[in-house]
Amino acid sequence: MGRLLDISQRLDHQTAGWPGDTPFTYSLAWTKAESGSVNVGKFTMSTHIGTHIDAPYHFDNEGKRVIDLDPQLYVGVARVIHLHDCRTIGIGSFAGVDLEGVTRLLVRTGAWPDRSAFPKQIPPVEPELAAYLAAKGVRLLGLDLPSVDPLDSKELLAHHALTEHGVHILEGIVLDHIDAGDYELIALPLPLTEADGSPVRAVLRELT
Ligand SMILES: Nc1ccccc1C(=O)C[C@H](N)C(=O)O
Ligand SMILES: [Zn+2]
Ligand SMILES: [Zn+2]
Repeated sequence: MGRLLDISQRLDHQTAGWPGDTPFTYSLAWTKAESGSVNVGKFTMSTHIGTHIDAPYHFDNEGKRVIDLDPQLYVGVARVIHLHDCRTIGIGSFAGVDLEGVTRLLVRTGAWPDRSAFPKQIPPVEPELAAYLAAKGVRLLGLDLPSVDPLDSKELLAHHALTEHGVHILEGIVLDHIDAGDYELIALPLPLTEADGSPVRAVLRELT
């Protein structure tokens, strides 16, 4: 068994969330002194902070909730590729990149270098990429960015296009320390019945 490499953001009060959205907070609902036996915590957070998956319900009232998503999508062989200095993530970005047989594609852009602050700008996914990836067999796209669309987008064209083509979305992974290549990805959502998204603990296992 290969080593496990953590590609998750830590969740604490410093985690940079979407401006205006619910930040991550953790506190004790009961201290050990109060309960006489145990510390019992509670946390509040947006479903879209840190390393997380989007369910289609996030941007489509009729869309699937987290519980409806196939766990198999989030466990299995994934290919990490590096795109440097990209303005957008489009079909052209993958010229010369072999995506044949790739089900899970993780893209390292390096475009969110200071994760203690929410980025001002990110390279968005071009909606046309969705059909291209789907034709290659890609079913999960993961990015080291907080969104697949421009940060000020209201239409969320890339979210919709990816979903229409059966490509699921993993956001906010950390790939700074990950070489290009194939790994086993494990990034399971929580069994949230109603939710529009879920935090995940995303790890890569080295394939030996
Ligand atoms: N939390 C938000 C608050 C306002 C507007 C958008 C968001 C998002 O979460 C969008 C992003 N594409 C996301 O899926 O994480
Ligand atoms: Zn999200
Ligand atoms: Zn999203």
